[in-house]
Amino acid sequence: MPGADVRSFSEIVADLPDGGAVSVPHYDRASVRAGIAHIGVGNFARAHLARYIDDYLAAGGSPRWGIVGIGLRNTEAAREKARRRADQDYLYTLVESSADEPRSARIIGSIVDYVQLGEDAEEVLERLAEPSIGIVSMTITEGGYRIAEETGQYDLGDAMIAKDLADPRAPRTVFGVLTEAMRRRRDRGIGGVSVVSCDNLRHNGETAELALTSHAHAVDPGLADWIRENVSFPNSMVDRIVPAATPELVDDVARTWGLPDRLPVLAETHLQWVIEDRFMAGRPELERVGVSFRDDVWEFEELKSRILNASHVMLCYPALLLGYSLVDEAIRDPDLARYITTFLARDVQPQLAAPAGVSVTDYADEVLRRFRNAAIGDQLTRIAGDGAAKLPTYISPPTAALVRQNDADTRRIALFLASYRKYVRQLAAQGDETLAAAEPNLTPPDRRLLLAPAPERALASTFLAGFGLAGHDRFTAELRHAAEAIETDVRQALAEVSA
Ligand SMILES: NC(=O)c1ccc[n+]([C@@H]2O[C@H](COP(=O)([O-])OP(=O)(O)OC[C@H]3O[C@@H](n4cnc5c(N)ncnc54)[C@H](O)[C@@H]3O)[C@@H](O)[C@H]2O)c1
Ligand SMILES: O=P(O)(O)OC[C@@H](O)[C@@H](O)[C@H](O)[C@H](O)CO
Repeated sequence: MPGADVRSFSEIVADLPDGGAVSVPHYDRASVRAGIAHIGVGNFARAHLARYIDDYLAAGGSPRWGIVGIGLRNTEAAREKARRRADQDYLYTLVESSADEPRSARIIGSIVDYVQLGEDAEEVLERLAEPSIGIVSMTITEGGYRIAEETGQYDLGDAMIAKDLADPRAPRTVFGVLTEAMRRRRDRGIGGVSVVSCDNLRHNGETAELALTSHAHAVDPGLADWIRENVSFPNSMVDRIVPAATPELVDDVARTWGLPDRLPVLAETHLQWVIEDRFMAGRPELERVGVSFRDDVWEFEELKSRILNASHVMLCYPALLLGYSLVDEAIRDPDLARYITTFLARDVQPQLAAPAGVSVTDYADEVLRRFRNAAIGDQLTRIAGDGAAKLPTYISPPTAALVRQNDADTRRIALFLASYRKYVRQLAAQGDETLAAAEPNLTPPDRRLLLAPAPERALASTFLAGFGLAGHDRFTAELRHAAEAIETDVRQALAEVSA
């Protein structure tokens, strides 16, 4: 096409004017070296960790704390994404949008390299074993930790893990790869790292530690001991709503800012990271850019998980059944809004102790205001996906606490479970591939229980073990009633439990 821009993305970024509509990295990117290896460079990591490090570098922070991305998914889509990242010299546009301010665009430069698992894991393993790597962070989703809900233990019987254990020098799974990387570090006298989980798990650091030391112990008990002594696992609470990036965002960034970015990402303006200060091999001084280093991370995790994530999950299934596709549209629906505010007021807030200086009510109001942010178009299917992995984290604790009180009102939990079950049944009706893509961690036995005609069979699913509801007579009756009610009229069913 005559006049088409033949410059590379990084050349286009380099030509952007200082003080223009798009802000660009204000640091010498060529001098930045990777000190952080991040496994699972999805939308969230690109809008959260990479944004903080970009701010840190711009604030004059040490160039030794750049990021190398690590991709362990060996699919054609992942390899294509890796090629695009390299084509753009790992730069991309982050668009930040709130409900009431003009949106802004900035180029993030803190990711300086990317290594993708290929035929073997050698390049990834050598990268993780480099002495310059002091932090291995990860966003690998809740299911990536492979903790079995019934036992609370790392699932050594999982087929992929068993394969890694049979050939530990050629691993493919997260904790198999980390085990072999730590073996190389130990054997070469390099020293440990800090493993920083940025996933929405309770005690995410401890969970990562359980997974890694269990895997390592199965390979070599001495290595597990070395990891306990040389690797730290700070717990952290991370918060920023980051929708799945869409082709429309690519068009929008091209149209609005003239940037031919094939990998932009969109996020709300809210940004938070609270983390324990337990780092084994140094850390960037992220307090300079707003990260809180505290000992009471657990209370922040509880607050966020029980209010934000639990409301998200409680909302998404009935909202999808009502035909909504976006969170902001769903939360503006008066019937859904009443059901969520009733859930928060009756089922969550009475059981929740807030961190010092935080009001639970104000926090909940703020979360619902964030849900109403139409500028980010957050997808209900994003929230709904992989329910079998996230229900245990988000809904088990409030449910178990309610069940412990004999006279507690569990009708909203029953409606929620009935909605989740119906959603899974609808996906199953669309075919195995659709269900497997949406529910990658739903095992065949649990799937059979969810698809069984009697709704209460679902309560025997392994991933609902923490609910403590199997064989609970009153809840069984409530679940049967809710399952029938949503077949007739979802709105009426919502009204019944929100009165
Ligand atoms: N998106 C958000 O709003 C948000 C906010 C806070 C925390 N988080 C956390 O971040 C996680 C990822 O969210 P996202 O929005 O980036 O999703 P995403 O789908 O954009 O990215 C997920 C990344 O994890 C990788 N991954 C998934 N399972 C893996 C596995 N088993 N082994 C190795 N890599 C694996 C994928 O390849 C991908 O790079 C969430 O599950 C959550 O725990 C997300
Ligand atoms: O990321 P998930 O899939 O665990 O949960 C879905 C959302 O609740 C979550 O991504 C929130 O948007 C996020 O936790 C906000 O910080």
